[in-house]
Amino acid sequence: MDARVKETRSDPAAPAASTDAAAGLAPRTDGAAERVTPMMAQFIEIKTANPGSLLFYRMGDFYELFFEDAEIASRALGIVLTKRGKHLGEDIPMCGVPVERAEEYLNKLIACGHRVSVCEQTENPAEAKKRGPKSVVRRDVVRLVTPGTLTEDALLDARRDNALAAVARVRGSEGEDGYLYALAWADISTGGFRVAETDAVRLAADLARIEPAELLLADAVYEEPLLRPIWRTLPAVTPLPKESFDGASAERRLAGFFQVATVDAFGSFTRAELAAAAAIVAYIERTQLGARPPLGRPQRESAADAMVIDPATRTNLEILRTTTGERTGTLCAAVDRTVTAAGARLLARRLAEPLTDPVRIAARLDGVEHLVEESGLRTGLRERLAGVPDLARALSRVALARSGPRDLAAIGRGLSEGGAIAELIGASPAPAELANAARALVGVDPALALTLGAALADELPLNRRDGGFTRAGYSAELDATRAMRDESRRVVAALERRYAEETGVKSLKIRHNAVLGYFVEVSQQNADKLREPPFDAIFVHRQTMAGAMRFTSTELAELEAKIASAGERALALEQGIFDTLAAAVLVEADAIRACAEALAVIDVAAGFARLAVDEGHVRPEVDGGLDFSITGGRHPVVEQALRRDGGPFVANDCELSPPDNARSGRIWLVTGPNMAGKSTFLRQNALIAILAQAGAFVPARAARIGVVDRLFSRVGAADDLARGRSTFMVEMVETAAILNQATERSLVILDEIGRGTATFDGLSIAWASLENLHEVNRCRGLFATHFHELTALSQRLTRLVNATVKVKEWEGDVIFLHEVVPGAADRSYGIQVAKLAGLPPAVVARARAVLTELENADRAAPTQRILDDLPLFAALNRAPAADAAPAAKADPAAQAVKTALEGIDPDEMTPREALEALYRLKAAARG
Ligand SMILES: Nc1ncnc2c1ncn2[C@@H]1O[C@H](COP(=O)(O)OP(=O)(O)OP(=O)(O)O)[C@@H](O)[C@H]1O
Repeated sequence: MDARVKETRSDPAAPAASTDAAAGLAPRTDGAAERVTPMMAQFIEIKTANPGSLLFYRMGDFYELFFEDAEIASRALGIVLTKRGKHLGEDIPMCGVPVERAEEYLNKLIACGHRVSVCEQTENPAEAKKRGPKSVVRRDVVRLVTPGTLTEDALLDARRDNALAAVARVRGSEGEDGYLYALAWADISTGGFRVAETDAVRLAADLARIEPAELLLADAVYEEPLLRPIWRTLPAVTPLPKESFDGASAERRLAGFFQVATVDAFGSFTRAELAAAAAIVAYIERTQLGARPPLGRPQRESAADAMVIDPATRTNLEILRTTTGERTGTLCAAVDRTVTAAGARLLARRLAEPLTDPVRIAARLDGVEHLVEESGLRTGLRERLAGVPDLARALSRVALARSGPRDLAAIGRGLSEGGAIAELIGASPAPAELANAARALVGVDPALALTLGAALADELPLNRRDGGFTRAGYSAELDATRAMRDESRRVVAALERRYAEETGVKSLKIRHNAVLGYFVEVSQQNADKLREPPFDAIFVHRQTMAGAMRFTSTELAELEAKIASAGERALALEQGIFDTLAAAVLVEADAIRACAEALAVIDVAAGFARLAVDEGHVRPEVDGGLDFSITGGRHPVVEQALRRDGGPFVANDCELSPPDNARSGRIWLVTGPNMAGKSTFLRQNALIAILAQAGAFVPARAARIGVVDRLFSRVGAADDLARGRSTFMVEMVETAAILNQATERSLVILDEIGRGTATFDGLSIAWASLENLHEVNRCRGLFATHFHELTALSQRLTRLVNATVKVKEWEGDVIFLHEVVPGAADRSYGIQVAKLAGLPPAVVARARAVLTELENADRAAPTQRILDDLPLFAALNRAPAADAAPAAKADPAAQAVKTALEGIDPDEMTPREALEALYRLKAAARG
């Protein structure tokens, strides 16, 4: 497979997985080939067939790595690099990891962005010997481990999804301009599989929402210069040859994977969506070597279903991760009261993609409200849920033949707990969200949980190969075989006693090791006795040790054979039992997955309810209007942090609803001193919108929100040196994105835009941006600034409202009240804050003197002049406002567009015709 992992985010010095380790190793056909040992020849053959990954080559109890793989792995894992033999006259570098600790090492390698081919012995040495004394044990790659295809708990974060995503791009058909894009993403550890259309503009936002552990794309898309900056933000990107995204075979591939005749039954997909989904299943087949995870059928998502939150906004609002990449201090951490890993994953997903449909939002809120009111039910559910294992991930391992007895037990326990939870919910009438979940919990054949409970012992080994996991009494045949094995062990003990008595050697012991099997051991002093008549007829000397001598006897050998065969037989019976149980689980795979999802839904609802009770959150009203009215809102993260420090959080109102007779919402211009709480206020309102649309209660006394379609949040930016942009450049790129994309339905939070450049440049940009938001975007917004000159704009912009954060001055110091009130701040109190921060007194005094001088040179004058002289925002001419200036008459292109528009009746068009008309209009506009 021509796949490369691009290590982009973590350590840039970390090597990409070895792509060419096999290059210099290809078996040579000249005389040198004879010098290659048979084992090395096998290694080279397997390595050549699996390029682009490190090869874990199984040798007994170790996975060995050779050549460049060994060098890469020893560096990444901090393990010793040694040598083993020679290849074409050169030492072969080698390092190894013990099999029982392989997961730990795999974890490290995957985290560094490597891929690993796991090559196992597929026969035992005895079988190999049968083929000839020099035969090498057969080996084969059984799995390709990549960041997006993990299933082991040790390799996964229990509380995060692990998505494998693919971006497909297809050329638009005739009449369509340019390319069409689609995304597909699946989590093979839980079975979720979704597809959605996207485009080059929203791709970054979609990927930021999905946060794929690994992204697949075609080589050509990978090389696309405009998109490359997006790939650089992802932990692992795997470019594939374009055939992997071949549209023609996509349907066939999907139908084959899901074992259906046609994919029509899954719903209608675009060509790009099919290509992306097919690339995912093809990659899963390649990496899992044919094993099939319990993937659900692809669910189509519409772009309009979720609030669009671009990557910068996500970072800025610290939804799932803080700006420094941690979980502590995020919105997610502050509102997470879930008690199961699957619940935590669903919570993160819901916060990452808040809904836009008021009906679906209300359904989630109904569930939370029910559990807020029914405290007994809430507590009961949470107690039960706490004991529920991770059903989805256990199921996935069973399907991939990677499971152990504990996975089967987890499924059994999860199902029976699920039944109990369904009963709790069903005891009283419940809203649809919970009632549906309860139904899914009882959708699995109850016999399965009973069988698993009856078959599996209480104490379970990790590995099925160890045996000993079957409960006594489950299989009569197994019980009989085990009894025989255990009886024989008692016979050994009896034989030891008898030999000791007969020989008179009291210290005689019967022991066991892997080389000799069972043997009689006596000290050197007693050894002669056993070598003389009559005992020499019974005991056969096998080994002389430092202080002891070892013997066998016919009787012991016979006993040993009996024990071994009973043991082997018991083990074989248990393997059969395991396979039968696993097969029974897989018959119910779809129902088990639905059950796992239902448990997560209940956990999230109960967690939100608990949060609402603990933190005093209220149910928000979410509808299709344009209101945004928060009474007594709080910042969920800052409030909790302040409480830990013993301080109260000051609640604040925010009213961005359209004023009387206006069709668009308001923008608040928030001024106030440094440290007063402007940023906190701005962010808390964005977070309240996210929580409300995710289906949670919100930290406020009351909240009414007309659904937000896009959320933008920007802070006067930080440097993005990795991408070679200055602070100011980042700020402007992000501001441009907002001004180009925000709609009436959007919520825009701008914090100190324009601070990254000279005062007047910054002020001018902030001024013009604010006018644009008000007149063109007409969105709801919060705009915090230290440019007090901007407050004058409220005289002209009817929906712009000045607000300020109150402070009190006391003996030259400033006291922060954190209260947001109508009006404008007159000063920034920057010097007082600097003093609080410990700037040397001389510097503070000098700053005061300079400030006085500056304030004497009046800065207000130019503002008034601009207001008086500058015509109201020029963009008005383009704005959809009722009083917009007529389009320039002389422009022939405009005329052509106008004519074309007149010929269009939107009510009569299909979406496809509308899109085509749009392209025609674009072409007409270009003249
Ligand atoms: N509503 C509030 N109630 C109590 N404390 C608050 C409140 N809002 C903010 N604070 C406290 O004030 C600190 C400063 O808040 P914030 O960063 O929002 O100020 P700011 O006005 O944006 O400052 P700057 O202009 O310097 O960026 C916060 O860390 C928090 O501890």
